[in-house]
Order: sequence, then C-alpha cells, then structure tokens
Amino acid sequence: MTGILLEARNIGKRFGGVQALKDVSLTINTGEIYGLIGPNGAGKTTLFNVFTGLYPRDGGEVLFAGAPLDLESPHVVAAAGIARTFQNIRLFANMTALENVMVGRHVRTRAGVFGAILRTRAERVEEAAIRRRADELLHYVGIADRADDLARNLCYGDQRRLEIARALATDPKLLALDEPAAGMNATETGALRDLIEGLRRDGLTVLLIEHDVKLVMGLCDRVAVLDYGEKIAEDVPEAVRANPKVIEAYLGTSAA
Ligand SMILES: Nc1ncnc2c1ncn2[C@@H]1O[C@H](COP(=O)(O)OP(=O)(O)OP(=O)(O)O)[C@@H](O)[C@H]1O
Repeated sequence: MTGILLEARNIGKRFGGVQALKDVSLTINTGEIYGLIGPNGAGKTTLFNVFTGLYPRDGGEVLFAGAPLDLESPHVVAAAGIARTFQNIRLFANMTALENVMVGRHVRTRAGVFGAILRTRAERVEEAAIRRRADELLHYVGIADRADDLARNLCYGDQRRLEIARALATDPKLLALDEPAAGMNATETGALRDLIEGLRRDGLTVLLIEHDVKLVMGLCDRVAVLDYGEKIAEDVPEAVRANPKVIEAYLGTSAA
C-alpha cells in the first residue's frame, strides 16, 4: 500500500497567549506507523485534538484519503475513518469490556447507541453482528478472557488494550494512539509493541504520540518532532535521532 493517507497543511492553534501549534504541516503515508514526539507542552495532544475534531483550529487544513476533512465535529472525523485513544484512559468503567467495544462499533451501524430500545428483527440481527465483531476484537488485542468483566476491574495494560479494541471497532483507516505506553511496565510495553506491529501487518495506519523514545524509534517508520508548537524534524528514526535540533530540544546527548 502506498500513497498519502493524511496531509496536514499549516495547522495553527492558539490558546490565549500560547501558540500551541504554528504552521504545522505533515504527511502520514498509508500503512505506516508515524510517531509524534517532543517535550511536554510541545503541542502533540493539541494536534491530535485538531485531527480528531475535538479542538477547532485557527488555520490550515487537513486532507484525509484524498479529500478535505471536515474537522468541525468528532463524529464526522470518526465516520471518515480516524479513531483515537486518549492519554488518560476513557472507558465506560461500569460497562463490561465487551460492551465497551460494542459502543465503539455503533459508530458504523444504523441503529446507533440507543437504537436498541426499539428492537426490530433487523436490529437484533445487527446487534448480534456487533457482539460477534466486538468479541473478535477482544481476541485480536488479547483480552478475550476478560470480555464479561467490568472495565474498571481490568489491570492497566488490559484497559489500554480495551481502548484500542474500542477504537478498532469503528473500522478506522487511521488509528491515533496518545501515549499508549504511559504507566506501563516493561512486559506490558513489549506486548503493546507486538500489538502495534500486528496492526501495521494488517494494513492499518497508526499515528503514535509517545514519550518512550525507545518504543517510538523501534516501531515507527517515520517520526515528527514538535517543539513549542513547531515541527522541527520529520524523518526516519535514525535521521531524527541524529538531528542536532532534536537532540537539543528533546533527546539530549544521552539518547543520541
Ligand atoms: N485546552 C487548553 N487550554 C489552554 N491551553 C492549552 C489547552 N490544551 C493545551 N494547551 C496548551 O497548549 C500547549 C501544548 O499542549 P499539549 O498538551 O498539546 O502538549 P503535549 O506536547 O501534548 O504535552 P505532553 O507531552 O505534556 O502531553 C501547552 O502550552 C498547553 O498548556
């Protein structure tokens, strides 16, 4: 698979006196794992929030799968094929793991989340298909044995996996992961790495914000670096690691 999946042109975003994003342009190719790194406050999450329709941008545009993306609402962005996870896990704590994934799936179905109230036969059939697909996705991320457990009773690493399963339930073209390894131990991070590599093998495009530089450099095809809202580098990991501007702003000499 080749070609550009997402192209951002001159994205700008200001919060009061803070220029969180300054003319940020980048391209994400179909099928690649694209890393976004940079110091705290560099603008990574803000860029995610613009791409996923959570924050209005002040300027610039985004092309997705060849067409301008209407960034005005998260629902439209999700329907276009962008799914995300959050830095702070946002699951429905008192729903089961399976139900959490089923909610994600409803983005793609006619009935909608509350459609189940008036259950026609067609809707019951659809509901069964949603349940099957949710179950498959729990298998895919490796937590099928926790399907009937409440999300809040899952361990941290499994909650992160569940978030990914829920995002995958929308059948995205692009999966955006905001610090998925934050708070994970080495075993959980290793398992996450395997999962993300599996996603790439299966043809998904992944945008990854992550502070674990080793994980980013090991996984990503290309990496962009933000610093004070500006993109200071975008290249293959080895070139980014050797870039003096990046070393000064983020990596430090020890990581070089
Ligand atoms: N909703 C908001 N209101 C006001 N300022 C904000 C808001 N969101 C982000 N900012 C500011 O925009 C800048 C970029 O923040 P952002 O969270 O995007 O950085 P980041 O690179 O994701 O940082 P981190 O690695 O700490 O998550 C920061 O100065 C931050 O304080």
